Amino acid sequence: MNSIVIMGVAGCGKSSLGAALAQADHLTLLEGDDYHSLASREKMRQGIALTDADRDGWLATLGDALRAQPQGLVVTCSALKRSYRERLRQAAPGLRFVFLDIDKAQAQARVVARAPSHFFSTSLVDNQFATLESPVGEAGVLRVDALRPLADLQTEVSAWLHPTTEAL
Ligand SMILES: Nc1ncnc2c1ncn2[C@@H]1O[C@H](COP(=O)(O)OP(=O)(O)OP(=O)(O)O)[C@@H](O)[C@H]1O
Ligand SMILES: O=C(O)[C@H](O)[C@@H](O)[C@H](O)[C@H](O)CO
Repeated sequence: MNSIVIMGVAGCGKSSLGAALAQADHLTLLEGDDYHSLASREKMRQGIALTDADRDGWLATLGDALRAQPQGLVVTCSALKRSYRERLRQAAPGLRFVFLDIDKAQAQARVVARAPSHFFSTSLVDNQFATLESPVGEAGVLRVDALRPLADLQTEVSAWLHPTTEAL
């Protein structure tokens, strides 16, 4: 299969769905947050939003990882702007994206709830939504409702990735 990116704002559930999908479909998971520079992680910890320049090297690294694994990966990556997604598509033609769509209040609630154990500052949720350019309408994008139970989301995405003959 081609690689897939699980995308969306902080707290939408990228890590949770990425892990569930990788386990169910026996795929290798690449957790995008692990590839931010220390400086970028520190900025986010301090409530300073990342810029295009901050994300530049990060996207290059994720692109290299995609190129190195043509057999396919599950990547979690916010991929908030269309230009970021285009860079990843250049690295992996046919790349698909699952967009975990969530509203600001719900994302905020999730980020606040996990704040004690996570580097991401709760003050940055507004900026995530201000930065997000919806991928709906772009090729190879599945939008899902981030509020649905994780098991349902995994089933839906697995079915999208591996359509059965009957479903075609
Ligand atoms: N489908 C879901 N239903 C209910 N809660 C969920 C669901 N998916 C994730 N969560 C919870 O929401 C919080 C954020 O989830 P997760 O860390 O997977 O999001 P994320 O998009 O990877 O976040 P970030 O990129 O900001 O680290 C966690 O506490 C997680 O348990
Ligand atoms: O592009 C970005 O601003 C980042 O990737 C963020 O989205 C976070 O790293 C993530 O969601 C942390 O929780």
